[in-house]
Amino acid sequence: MTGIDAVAAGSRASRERRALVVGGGIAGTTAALRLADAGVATTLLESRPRLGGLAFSFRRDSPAGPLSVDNGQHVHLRCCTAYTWFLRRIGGSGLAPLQRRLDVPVLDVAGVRPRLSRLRRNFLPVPMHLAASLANYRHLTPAERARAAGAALALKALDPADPALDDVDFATWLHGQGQSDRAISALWDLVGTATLNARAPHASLGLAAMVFRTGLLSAPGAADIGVSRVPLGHLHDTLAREALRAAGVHVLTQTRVRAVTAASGGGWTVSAGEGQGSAAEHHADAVVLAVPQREANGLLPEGALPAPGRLLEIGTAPILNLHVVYDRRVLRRPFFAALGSPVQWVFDRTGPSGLGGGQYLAVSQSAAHGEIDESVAALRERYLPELARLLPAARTARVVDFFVTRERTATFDPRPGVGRLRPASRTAVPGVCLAGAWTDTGWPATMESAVRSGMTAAREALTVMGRPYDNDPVPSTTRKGGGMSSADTGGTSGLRSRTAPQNSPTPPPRTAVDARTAQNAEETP
Ligand SMILES: Cc1cc2nc3c(=O)[nH]c(=O)nc-3n(C[C@H](O)[C@H](O)[C@H](O)COP(=O)(O)OP(=O)(O)OC[C@H]3O[C@@H](n4cnc5c(N)ncnc54)[C@H](O)[C@@H]3O)c2cc1C
Repeated sequence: MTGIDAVAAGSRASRERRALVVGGGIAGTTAALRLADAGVATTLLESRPRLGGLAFSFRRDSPAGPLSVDNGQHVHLRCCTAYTWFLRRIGGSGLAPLQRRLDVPVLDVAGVRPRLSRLRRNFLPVPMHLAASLANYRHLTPAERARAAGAALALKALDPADPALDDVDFATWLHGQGQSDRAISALWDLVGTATLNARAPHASLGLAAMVFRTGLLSAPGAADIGVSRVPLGHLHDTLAREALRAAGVHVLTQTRVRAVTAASGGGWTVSAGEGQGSAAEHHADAVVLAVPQREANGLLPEGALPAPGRLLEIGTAPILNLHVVYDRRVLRRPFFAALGSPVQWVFDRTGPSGLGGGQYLAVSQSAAHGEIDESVAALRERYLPELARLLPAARTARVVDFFVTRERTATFDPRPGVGRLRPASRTAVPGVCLAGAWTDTGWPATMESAVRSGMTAAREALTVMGRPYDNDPVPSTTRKGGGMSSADTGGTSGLRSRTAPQNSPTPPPRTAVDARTAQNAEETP
């Protein structure tokens, strides 16, 4: 055989390898891109008419005019190296820029007068990058600030992959480190609830350690916030589709997969849609199931997991978003977090939504178990006065539109013990792999976790198919059978909220005098 023949035979062999990816969220899109990039003929099957899964947009005919609405505010951090790779791979990196440096205004309205403080980093090495900010963080007493610094150092010493940490809740550990209830709510929960989608008493210490170590303590810039300037759907559907098409992936939307069975001649048969005929059947050497855990449980072939049904023990947690369009500008900053109010995080959505005039804010409420099923009227009655309390300019502004988006199963529930339930990508049946933010990536349920899971699943599928595999663009953090390296990650998930367009850094710090003279002498974002 000549060299040319060998190359031709090799490429024939690669064309003969076929993979099916079920689920067109970020995990499935990643897996499909990686498989196609490795020369495998890949088909992606998605039940909905669009790609993007839990991170999507829709159009709303608002009284304020047509709006592009994200189902929930999504941000990523500089340390989300896999999601950054994903953005680059789909041609969207310039569309979701990062802050020049972490800067989060935190407004406390519990007292007589509102108090604004900032969580921001400087350019010093870890942990000094946050020391000055913590020292000036007025929402804690000086003693609480000193104890918070001690707890941060203790957290840095933890190994998030240690299974023992998964049995402990974050609040118990924080109390053990001398943290007051006030410190937990004004500091640890401020970040933790948004990233984990659970408050400290309900969050696994292992996941919390992952978030804080990698996001805040791995590198000075790790927690710099990145946000899309365009609707999520433009990234995760439009651009993702273009990238998949260019890579040669065959994308079938509105195609619900019903069953995965072993094919008689080897490989796997995936039955999709309502039909029983051949049109609804697809054959492949490997299948990546990149669907939520409940669907995966229903689709996995028998014997795939040692304890069938265990996936159903992985709970889910809701996120609620309240969308308010005002007839004028009421918030000067791209975003802020609130204390002493039911409001958690508020984001300026005006730019990405395409709103013509006025200002569009999204109030992002994580771990919203108590409110997720409340009526729009009840939520409106509670939150509009709260926004007016937080933002003086909102008191005289007219509300042009108010609506709510509810994601009841936004993330997996990060409660203690969840680490044991999250499965590895590789199953006991060769050729069927799992992906999804809920699989054992070591990360909370985030876009970063989704991308990492997709990369891992593609690698497993390629290994089964005997295909060479390029190094992952980012090192794996899979714990089961892999050993998580915290060094590589640099990162936690995004806050599950959105910052405003970030092509420019957040506004320069205002002086105390600025703050006091602004807007009726109240401290306001
Ligand atoms: C409101 C909200 C806010 C969030 N905020 C953030 C944030 O700020 N930062 C962050 O990093 N993350 C955030 N997240 C989490 C992030 O969106 C998810 O972790 C991530 O998108 C999950 O991607 P995935 O591909 O693993 O799963 P999914 O997005 O659930 O994708 C699974 C796909 O499988 C499809 N599917 C299911 N069953 C079948 C079937 N039988 N056949 C074919 N297809 C099927 C589904 O339609 C879906 O498209 C947020 C999530 C929500 C809901």
